[in-house]
Amino acid sequence: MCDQWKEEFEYAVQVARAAGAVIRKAGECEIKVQTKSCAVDLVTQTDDRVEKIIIGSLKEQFGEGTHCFIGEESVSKGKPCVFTDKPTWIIDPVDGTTNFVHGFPFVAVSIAFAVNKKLEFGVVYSCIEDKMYKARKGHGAFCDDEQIQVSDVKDINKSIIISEHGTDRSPEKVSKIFSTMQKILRIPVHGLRGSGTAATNMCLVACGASEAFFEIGIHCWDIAAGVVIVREAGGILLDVDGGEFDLMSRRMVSANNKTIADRIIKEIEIFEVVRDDAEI
Ligand SMILES: Nc1ncnc2c1ncn2[C@@H]1O[C@H](CO)[C@@H](O)[C@H]1OP(=O)(O)O
Ligand SMILES: [Mg+2]
Repeated sequence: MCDQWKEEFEYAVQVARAAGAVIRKAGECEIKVQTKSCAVDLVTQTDDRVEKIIIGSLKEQFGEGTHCFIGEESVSKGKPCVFTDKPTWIIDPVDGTTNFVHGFPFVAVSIAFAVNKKLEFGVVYSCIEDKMYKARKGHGAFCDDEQIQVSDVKDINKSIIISEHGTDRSPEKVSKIFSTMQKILRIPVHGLRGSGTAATNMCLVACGASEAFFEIGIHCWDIAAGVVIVREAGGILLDVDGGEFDLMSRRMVSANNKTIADRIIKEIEIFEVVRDDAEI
């Protein structure tokens, strides 16, 4: 029982590594950029191609009938984002597409697996840095086979906090995001950071480089794998209002401990987003 999903986990690590190699190679050639929901929501042929490679390999290995798939590009093409009790793979083929387009060297492949809506494992391959982060429920979190754990800092004044500003540039949202960032800076914290990929940001919390990462607007595929990695590294997940974390809500605070999370949550100005599993 304790080795349940081990085979799926090890296969996911292999698939993520192979997908990362495709992304690295594609980054050496000319990248054709298109837009999705707005002028700054970028997508490339590589996002699409890598998602097809990942889902194709997983279907071939584990069968199409029993496993479900939620992939960023499939959903953006209209596939419903339904999270059921069935074994479900949650995939972001290229997390940090804007970074990829610009050659900004943080791009990750994110693959998570859930059963009965509970996340069982997560794999984040930061493919330009060539760092493989992985965690399986109850088995600890690892970066390149070395066990990782969150920072033990409890004093917010000694923390580095990560957030991102997302792709929605409506004045109301931008001002709430930056007002939150100003308030956090003024606590004061040691610094505010953002790598441009939510998956990598979560791994930075998991390995103790940052105390917390929060964001409103991220999608389930950006963070699902990172959630398991943060939890297995000893960290916690909460909603931005301090309530229970909900993978489909597009709201998340990940932190090394509750003291840091609660302090950040005090400053977050919440704005409305449409849930990932909302019926369209
Ligand atoms: N509307 C949105 N708001 C906030 N973050 C988003 C977003 N859409 C995607 N992201 C993700 O958040 C991080 C940057 O803010 C990236 O991980 C990016 O994923 P992507 O590169 O796969 O689109
Ligand atoms: Mg993403």
